[in-house]
This record gives sequence, structure tokens and C-alpha cells, in this order.
Amino acid sequence: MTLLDQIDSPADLKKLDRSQLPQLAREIRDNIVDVVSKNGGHLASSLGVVELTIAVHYVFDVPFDKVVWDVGHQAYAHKLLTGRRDAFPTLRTLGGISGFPKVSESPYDAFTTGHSSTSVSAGYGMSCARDIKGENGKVISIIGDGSLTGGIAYEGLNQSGPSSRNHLVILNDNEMSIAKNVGALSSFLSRTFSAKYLQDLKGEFKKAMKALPKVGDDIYQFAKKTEESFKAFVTPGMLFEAFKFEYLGPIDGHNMEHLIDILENIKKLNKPVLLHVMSKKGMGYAPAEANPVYFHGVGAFEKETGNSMKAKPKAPSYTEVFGRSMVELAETDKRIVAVTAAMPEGTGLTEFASRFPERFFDVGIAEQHGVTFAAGMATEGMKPVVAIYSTFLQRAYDQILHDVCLDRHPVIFAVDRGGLVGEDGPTHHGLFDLAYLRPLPNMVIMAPADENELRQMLRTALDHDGPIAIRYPRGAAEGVPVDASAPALPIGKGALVREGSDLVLLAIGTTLATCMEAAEKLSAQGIEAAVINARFVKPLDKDLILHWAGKTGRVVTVEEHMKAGGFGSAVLELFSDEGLAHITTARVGIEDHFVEHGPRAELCRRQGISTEGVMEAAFRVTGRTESVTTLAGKGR
Ligand SMILES: Cc1ncc(C[n+]2csc(CCOP(=O)(O)OP(=O)(O)O)c2C)c(N)n1
Ligand SMILES: CC(=O)[C@@H](O)[C@H](O)COP(=O)(O)O
Ligand SMILES: [Mg+2]
Repeated sequence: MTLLDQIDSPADLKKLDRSQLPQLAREIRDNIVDVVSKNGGHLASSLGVVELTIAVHYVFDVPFDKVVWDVGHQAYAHKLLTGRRDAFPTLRTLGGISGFPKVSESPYDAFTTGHSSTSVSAGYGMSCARDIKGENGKVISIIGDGSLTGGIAYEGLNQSGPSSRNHLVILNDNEMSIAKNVGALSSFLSRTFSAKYLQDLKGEFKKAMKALPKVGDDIYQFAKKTEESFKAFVTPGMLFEAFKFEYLGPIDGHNMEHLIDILENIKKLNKPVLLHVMSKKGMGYAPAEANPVYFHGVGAFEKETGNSMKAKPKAPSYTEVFGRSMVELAETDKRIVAVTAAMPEGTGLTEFASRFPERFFDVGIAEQHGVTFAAGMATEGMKPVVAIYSTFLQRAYDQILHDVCLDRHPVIFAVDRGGLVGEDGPTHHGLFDLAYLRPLPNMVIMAPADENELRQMLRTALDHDGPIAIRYPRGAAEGVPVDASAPALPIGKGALVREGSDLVLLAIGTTLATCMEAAEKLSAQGIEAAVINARFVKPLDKDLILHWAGKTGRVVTVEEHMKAGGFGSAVLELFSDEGLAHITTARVGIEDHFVEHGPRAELCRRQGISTEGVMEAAFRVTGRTESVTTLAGKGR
């Protein structure tokens, strides 16, 4: 029986002798590598905090004390130690445990996370509430150096620091975001001084203080205080002390003894403390240590070598096509600049970054800043392309509205991961973008049906003189050739791709392929469906849609998005505005709920965004009583 086998809750962990903890850390690492090698997941970040996680649970009494993991992609050891060891092999699988902390999954998960930089605010909120309720206990926010580039983290520190609440912030500093961390903060945190340099500097400092004229007590007190704070002035502590946190560190995040000792001491302090921990991303698994960017979020791999087990996709991803197109287009157009918020690999911009470093901007996990920064560049005649995942762009709503749309700045939004993303689940699905972008005056919204159209839409966006968004999904594209010379599309024009007299299927984005397949199968059932590739969610191709709606009298809209506020809603608004309430309609899309995690194709099927789902909707609007399940039962 392993040590890990004996731990059903943190109470069992506390029964272990300190000397057993390094062995436990090895077992946890092995377990994490084993499961992630099969299921995929956030490996490197989780491996980097194994000792820290053990130490926190060894010293504190969770869930009486609260732990808030920032982003939460590093919480696998936490899951293993808090009653989810047996469920851990189901990590990120359909019906299995989530890859992120989730309040509904465990009482040990204090806050549901997935988006970064929230832990300080949430933790501070908890500590305030506890004070009001007269309860004590420590609230511990654990945040990475990458997540500390997000502005909301400072908003939290700004309020928590001066409050004297029982709030511990642990900064897990591995000098990495997903890619190398960026900006002034990253170099400030990693600022190290040799002992000799520090001593010399201290000597100089004392001399300078002594040389000051003694004009009364004030200057003396100032000098004394300043000298005492010397350490804080020349280490990263300066920043956190300015926020009125007691700063401790930096300490080695893999030295269990030190971690436990210092946490024992902090446990006795009843005030805001920031503990700075240095760790190594991927620690303990050589392939992840060597390539932490690849092993940040990884698919299935061979445990022994770290080699990918994913079958080579038959087509490039939409992200890759976007990245390649950006490079080609930027060759001839010097106005094109690319902006990413800490996701250069994820958004396909690494080649752009190396080819055009002066035109590439990684702003850190700072989506709000990234959008306003792009608006600033647009005012100077640049063509900023802001590539941000749909789910993270939610952060920058006011900036899109106020700083981009109001003055109609030509900022291009490459909204990647639009639709269901799969195993990351509800925190990461991009299901709200059409609804949040659609009401904004001046905004144009496109969604390509395939990679060739993505390329054309990028051309279209570059030619357009105003805010414009291209929304495309995660994963492999359709496998069609990309014609780099294809011209821009006319704004607001869709295309009829199949004639039919019984109804019209209105497809947006990659649902076109599903609609075409459904139309073929419906034809075999004696239902002739026309199919329109809408291309534009805003402005809609009114003429085309109204013509075919009038002709068939029946319309089914199909989108990988929430039903509320999305493409189907836009079409219904059009019918209402045009007095066409008699058209029989059905919408295929996502109902008013959050979608769980699991394989993307299976999630689509369960949400009815599938050939069968479209056929069911077609049966409904045509008044046919068959269901796809009865057809399957009859072997048709
Ligand atoms: C708002 C938001 N933007 C982007 C991301 C994508 N993302 C997830 S983890 C991560 C890097 C976090 O770095 P850090 O906090 O240092 O954690 P590490 O992986 O280094 O342990 C990024 C950019 C996110 N989760 N949330
Ligand atoms: C934790 C996080 O937010 C990212 O690591 C995200 O999981 C990346 O998603 P992709 O795998 O779609 O790039
Ligand atoms: Mg980091």
C-alpha cells in the first residue's frame, strides 16, 4: 500500500511523519503523470506545486481554512489529497472530475476557477465575510507569477493589504506563464542579488544615511525606518510591502521542510501576508521540466518518453491557418500588428512573433489592457489583430464597447475557441461571444465555415474600416485547400449552398458541414432542405434569408453557441422586425445552462448540435412525427 493510498482526506495526511512527505510527493507526481499521460491535462503547473500543496494541507485545516487556487490548472495534487484519489483517473473525462477546482465537486474546493487572477479578490472576500460572521481561520490565495500580470490581482491586493484580515497570498513564482512570463513584473520578481552585492550595497546605504544632516527627529526616524526596510527595498518584497502585505521569501518551493516551517509560523500571524515561493514548472518529470510550454496543457502522451500519442490530425487547426495567414499578410502590410494576452502558442502567433518581433505584443494575462492598447494603435493607423480566446475576451467587454466600438476603431478580433472546447469545460467553452458582441454598434461579426473562409475573412477584416470579429473554433479545420489569393468577402453577404423547397437550414460557422449532412439525410426521408452559409452574424444577409424563409416558410437556425442572444436570436429579431411572424422556426443551439467537460464531439452531440439534432429540428418545423431515434430503430 502506498502512502497516497492511505490518504482519504487531509486529516490522514496529518498522521504522516514529516520524513514520509518526500515519498508522498513522489507518489503524487507519479500518479499525476500517469493519469495526464492518458487523459491529457495541465501537467507542468500541477507538478510544480506538489510540495507546496502537501505543505499547505499539512499545516492548515482545509476546508476550515480556505484555499483558493488561481486559474486552478495546478490543483491536481490538491484533488488527490482531498478525497478524489479514486476518482482521479476520470480527470477531464465526460462525467469525471473537472480539471479545475469546482465548488460543486468538493467541499475542499473553496472557489470555482478557470480564468486567471481572481484568487486574491475571492480570498479577500472570504476573509471579510468570516470577520463579519465572527469566524476565524486562514484564507489562502495561491497565485502564479503569470496570473499576477492580470490587473484584477492588484485590485485585490490593494484592498486586502491595508485591511489586517487573516489573508495569506502565496505567490508561486516559476518565472513562466504558459510561455515565458512577460513585462516589468516578471523581471522584477526574478531580481536576485548576490550576498556580496547586497552587503556592499547595504554598507553604501548606511554611509549615505550617516552623511545626512540631522535636522531634527524626522529625518532621523525616516533614515532609520528606511534602513530597516532595506531588504524590502532591494527585493521583490518592495512591491508587496507597498501594498501593506508582510512579505516573506523568496523560499524554495520544493523544500518541504522549509515550506512547512514557514507556513507554521505564518499560521500564527493574523494579518495579510505574502509568501513568495520559487518553483520549477514540470518538476520531477524530465520531459516536462525540459519543455514546460508544451507540457503546460498537453494531450495524451507516452509516459516513458513524453512523446505525443495524439493521432496526427488530417487537417491543420483553425488556429494554425490563422497564424499562417497572419504571417503571409503581414509580409506585405506593415500596418498589421498582432496582440495576444499570454497565449502566443494557443492563438497560433509564435511564427508571427519570431518573424515580426517589433509588431508582436504579448500583453500578459491582461485582456482588458490588450484591447484598449490595440485601440490606441488603431488611432495611429495600425491594423491591430487582437487574438484572444472567446472565453477570455469576456473580460474585455467594456473595452470593446467603449474604447473600440464607440469611435469605430478598425480593431480586428480573432476570437479563437468559439464554441465548445471540450475537456476544459464550462470555464472555457466559448459560447457567449455572438451574444455579447452583437448588440455593439459598429461591430461586424463573421464566422467561417472552413479554413479557406477563415483566410478570406481575415482579408475582409483587414480591408474593413471599423471593428470586426472573426469567430472560429478549437481543433482541426475541414481539410479544404486555402487559396491565399481569394478576395475579401462583401460585408453582410451569405451564400446559398443547397437548394430545397421544404425548409431552409441557416448555418453559421462550422455548423455548415453538419447542416449539409443533415440535408442529405433529410432528402432520403423526402424532405428537401435548402442550406445557407450565413457567414455574417452581423450584419445578417437580410435579402438572402428573407427570400428563402419566404419561399419555404420554414427555417432552422444552427449555431455552436447559446440560444439566448446568438445567431438564431438575430434571425428571429429580423423576422419580427419584418413582420414575418408566420414563418415556422426552430433554433439549434445551447439551452440556458452551462455545459460540462468532455470530448468536444460528444458534447456537441449531447447539446443537439449534430446531424441528428438538426434533423429533429427539421422534422419539427415540417410537422413530421418521426424522430431520429425511431428512424435508427427502423434501420433507415
Ligand atoms: C483570463 C485568462 N486569460 C488567460 C488564461 C490562460 N492561462 C491559463 S494558465 C495561464 C498561465 C498562468 O501562469 P501562472 O499563473 O504563472 O501559472 P503556472 O502555469 O506558471 O503555474 C494562462 C495564460 C486564463 N486561464 N485566464
Ligand atoms: C488553463 C488555461 O486556461 C489554458 O491552459 C487553457 O486550458 C488552454 O486551452 P487550449 O488547450 O485550448 O489552448
Ligand atoms: Mg508561473
